[in-house]
Amino acid sequence: MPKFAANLSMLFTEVEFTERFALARSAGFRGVEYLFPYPYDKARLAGLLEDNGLTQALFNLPPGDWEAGERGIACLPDRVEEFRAGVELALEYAHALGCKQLNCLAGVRPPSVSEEAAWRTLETNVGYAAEKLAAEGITLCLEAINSRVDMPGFVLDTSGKVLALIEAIDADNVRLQYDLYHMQIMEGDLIRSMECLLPWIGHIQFADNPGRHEPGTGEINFSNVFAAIDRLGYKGWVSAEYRPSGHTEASLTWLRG
Ligand SMILES: O=C(O)[C@@H](O)C(=O)CO
Ligand SMILES: [Mg+2]
Repeated sequence: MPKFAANLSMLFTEVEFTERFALARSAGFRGVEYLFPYPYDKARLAGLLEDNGLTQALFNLPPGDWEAGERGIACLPDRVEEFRAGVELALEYAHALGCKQLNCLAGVRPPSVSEEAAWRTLETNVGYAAEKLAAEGITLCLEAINSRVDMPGFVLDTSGKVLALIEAIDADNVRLQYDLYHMQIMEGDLIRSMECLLPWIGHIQFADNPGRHEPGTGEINFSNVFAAIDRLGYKGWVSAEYRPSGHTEASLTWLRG
């Protein structure tokens, strides 16, 4: 059975954020992740992890103005200073939470920025962040997010693009965040692609497709996918990042089975 984590930005939203940690633990999770810790006090979050015997599996670098629709700033040439300040802030939280992996959202390229300029900026920013994180023993994940349904224009929308970036950066602590939901939409052939990509995968997330709900609501055969993850010898976190179709507790049959 893979090492499952709960994404608290999507699961247990029936209760207020700080109450979700205890529910995740009671449901059987040993790890949690969520989009951003920044609105909360570091010590409070660390206390919630400790009180509930949970590991912080991952969180994202600051994404720019999320509410306004920004989905990362790493590819934006006029936001490099803000990106660097975000790396510092994320590291402060990572220390406090004992978190060993951070995800860098590449962002959506505005029409005013050329593909080449966006890519160059992404390379510079990811290289910078990788070096800062390496000094602290932290891995930098790069998630490939589908640009067809959820994030049109997202710069890193295929595993191939993430791999090209990893190759260009050439640092041991940069890894692919393989989200089965996004990869099913963009590429399919999930088990075989995980087999090929395994050496570069640092973190896995999942939801069924279409709908981004729990396993069993769509087209992905999760029994086979989870068995393959075990068979491949992947030892990292596998995080439930889906919107429950009903109550969260009722959506967890995949965890019990
Ligand atoms: O897949 C996703 O949407 C997330 O992993 C994320 O971090 C950005 O929304
Ligand atoms: Mg994801």
